[in-house]
This record gives sequence, C-alpha cells and structure tokens, in this order.
Amino acid sequence: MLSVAEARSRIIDGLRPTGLEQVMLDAALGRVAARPLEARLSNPPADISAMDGYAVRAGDTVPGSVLAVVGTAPAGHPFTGRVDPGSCVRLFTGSLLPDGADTVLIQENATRDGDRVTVNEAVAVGRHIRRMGQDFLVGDTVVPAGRKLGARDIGVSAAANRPWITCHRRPVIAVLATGDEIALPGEPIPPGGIANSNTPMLAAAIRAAGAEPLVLPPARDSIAAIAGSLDGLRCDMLVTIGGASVGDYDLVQAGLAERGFAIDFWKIAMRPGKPLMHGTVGGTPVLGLPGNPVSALVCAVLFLLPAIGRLSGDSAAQPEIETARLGAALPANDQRADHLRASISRDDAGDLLVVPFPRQDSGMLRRLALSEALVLRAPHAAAAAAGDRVDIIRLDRLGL
Ligand SMILES: Nc1nc2c(c(=O)[nH]1)N[C@H]1C(S)=C(S)[C@@H](COP(=O)(O)OP(=O)(O)OC[C@H]3O[C@@H](n4cnc5c(N)ncnc54)[C@H](O)[C@@H]3O)O[C@H]1N2
Ligand code: MOO
Repeated sequence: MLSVAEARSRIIDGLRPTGLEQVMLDAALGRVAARPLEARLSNPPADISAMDGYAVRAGDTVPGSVLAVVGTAPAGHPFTGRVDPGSCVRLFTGSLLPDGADTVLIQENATRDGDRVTVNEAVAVGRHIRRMGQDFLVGDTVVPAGRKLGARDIGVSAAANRPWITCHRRPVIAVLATGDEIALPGEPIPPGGIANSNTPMLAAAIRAAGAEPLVLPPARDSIAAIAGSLDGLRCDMLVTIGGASVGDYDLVQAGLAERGFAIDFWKIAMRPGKPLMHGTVGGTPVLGLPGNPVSALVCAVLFLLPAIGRLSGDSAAQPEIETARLGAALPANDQRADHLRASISRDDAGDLLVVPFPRQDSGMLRRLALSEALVLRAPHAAAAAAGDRVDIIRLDRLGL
C-alpha cells in the first residue's frame, strides 16, 4: 500500500494552478498572489518626520539658541519654502521634511514662545527622519508570487499603491456525498438514517482553504445515481465521500467508471482513511474520501488542503508539522501511519503537551471537534513513553 507521502505527491503532482484574475484588496484575504507585486509608490513616498517637533538644520541646534518659526507643515500639507539658517518649521509625525532642513528637533526638547523656539538639546543630522523608500522603493517586490495573502500583505499592497492583485482563480471543489442513509441535517431522520455531517464539514474546510465548494445533491447508493451526478459537472476537483470501501454498496468507483474513471490509486497505509481513492474522470481530478467523518476530515487535512493549495498556486501548501511532548504513553504502531486525535496544553516549562484521546473511533465527531491536534505515528513506530517528542499537525492553526 502507498504511504501518505507518496499518495500526497501523486495527488499534487497531477494538479496545475487555476487561471488568473484581478482581485481587489478588500476581497484578497486568503487568495494567492499569482505574480510578484511590484510597488508603484515608494514607502515612505518622501522624507518624512517620525516625530512631532520642528524641522531644523542640525548646525543650528546649539542648546540655548533661538530659531524663528517660519511655517507650519501638518501631515499632508507640505511647506513650500526653505528652512534657512536660524529658522525652523513646525511639523508633525508624517509631515514632509521641508527643503533646507536636515533633522528634526522633537518638541520635548524645544521651548516655544510665539514665533520663536529655543533649542534645549543638540540634534545630529538625520534624527527622526524616515527616509524616502527606506521600507521599499518603486519597482520593489512587496508580495512574492505564490503567497497566500494575509492582512499584512493587503496592507503593504495598499502602501505600494496597488489596489488590485493578480491571483489564481479560487478552485471550485465539487463535493458529492453518497449513501442511502444520508439525510439533510434539520430534516426528519428516517430509521437507519444519519445526518449528513461530512458535506457541511468539508465545504467549510474547502472554504477555509480558500477554495469554493460546489455542493452536489447527495447520491443514492446506486451506480446510475453516482454516474448521473457527474453529468454537466464543471469543477477543478471532485471530492466524493463514502462508498469507498469494500462493501456491496460501496459503489463510488463503479459509478465513476460509468463515466470513464481512470484510477490512480485506492487504499493507502494510513489510519483513519485507508480506503482513500484517487484518479481522474474526464480530465477532472477525483479524490475519494472515506465516509467515516473523522477519516474524511483527516484525509482532507492531509490531501485535500494541499491539493487546494496547489490548485490555488500556494507555494506553501503542505500541512505544517510541529513537535510536542506526549502527555501519555502510546503502544507500538502497526503498518499504517496513524493520526491520533489529541488535546493540547502547556506543561510547567511552557512546552506543548499533547494527550491523544483514549478512544480513536473514526465516527467520533465530537472528539474530533474538541481535538486541537493530530499526533502523527509513523508505520511501525515503537512504543512511546509520556514525555517523548512526537510530530503533530495543529488543527486549530488550520482554522478547521
Ligand atoms: N470489511 C471491511 N470493511 C471496512 C473496511 C475494510 O477495509 N474492510 N474499511 C473500513 C474503513 S477503514 C473505513 S474508513 C470505512 C470507509 O467506508 P466507506 O468510504 O465505504 O464509507 P461508507 O461505508 O459509505 O460510510 C462509513 C460510515 O460513515 C457514515 N457516513 C458516510 N457518509 C456520511 C456523511 N456524508 N455524513 C455522515 N456520515 C456519513 C456512514 O453512514 C457509515 O457509518 O469502511 C470500513 N469498512
Ligand atoms: O481508515 Mo478508516 O478511515 O479507519 O476509519
């Protein structure tokens, strides 16, 4: 059976980023920049004062000397004259430094009396001046290609006078739940039925990853129904849920086969999520997730989110792996990579401590919802003692 890493590479390697579109800054959060964004304005755009005080000539700042205030230059209202020897201009944080001045005397070190200012402290050339372009210059790259845009990227883009960013189109991810037992949450649940938790959960995970979920009506357990769900479907990836295992009613593969499914792999060495399936139908990549909700979500973290990252052009699409200390001993692992749902706290030294829940059933959604992390156990990992370091993926950090 394939390893988690091999399966992920095979899924990701088959994907190409979506096409490009222009996105306004107020809609850019979580989008991925497709091209380097170059500044159209330097920051700061000119030499400006970093403090409230007076624009002066350093040579004039002999303590006790008196300067004539020849003007006032609030931020946004530059002084058009010059600061000649023996004179100064009142300015504020963000004010343009007037011609002739080479430093700023802060008001705490000056005594104002009408149009006169007495210098109380000498100032070196260049004090409290933010130089033009000290942050970036016109033409500098302020956002690299492949970056998932956060609030700070939006801030620097605005400072660079760039109201639009070229981004990859949000990938459209179709979600197809399958199963006769699946009922809409909120509807009466028939005998033997179960509320469809996977669809809203995965749609939310897809949205959190910056893609657009396209929720299809759940398909009954029949080859015709599953095949029919594909008719007229346009998306960047199809995610099926359930019907992936070996039961008589696990018909997703057979349904897809009716429309020419080319399978890449089925079943991998992981828990939960063993029956994961991957292939293409009519050129559209298909990820078949197991129906157990915990399995579906863990597979989404390990495979779907990186796939969305690749489709979106995100250069850092792998789930981030951190380490933590185990709060409880674990037995040796079998041949499947395990992903234990766990809570996180801090020990007395401030170190991250993870405690896997004692019961790891892949239908237990409340446990999953309360988990802050997955503890990663490699195939055949030896027994681990409390205090040992283990790899984890933080679910709370993923916004899931
Ligand atoms: N004989 C074997 N049986 C099973 C094996 C195996 O290797 N041999 N694998 C087990 C593993 S591991 C998993 S995981 C599951 C995966 O099964 P399927 O992908 O075929 O999923 P279903 O049978 O359709 O559903 C499993 C479970 O999840 C519930 N479910 C399904 N869809 C939803 C949904 N949208 N919302 C909420 N709950 C859902 C479904 O009712 C079942 O209870 O197979 C094992 N079996
Ligand atoms: O691999 Mo299944 O996903 O254990 O529950």
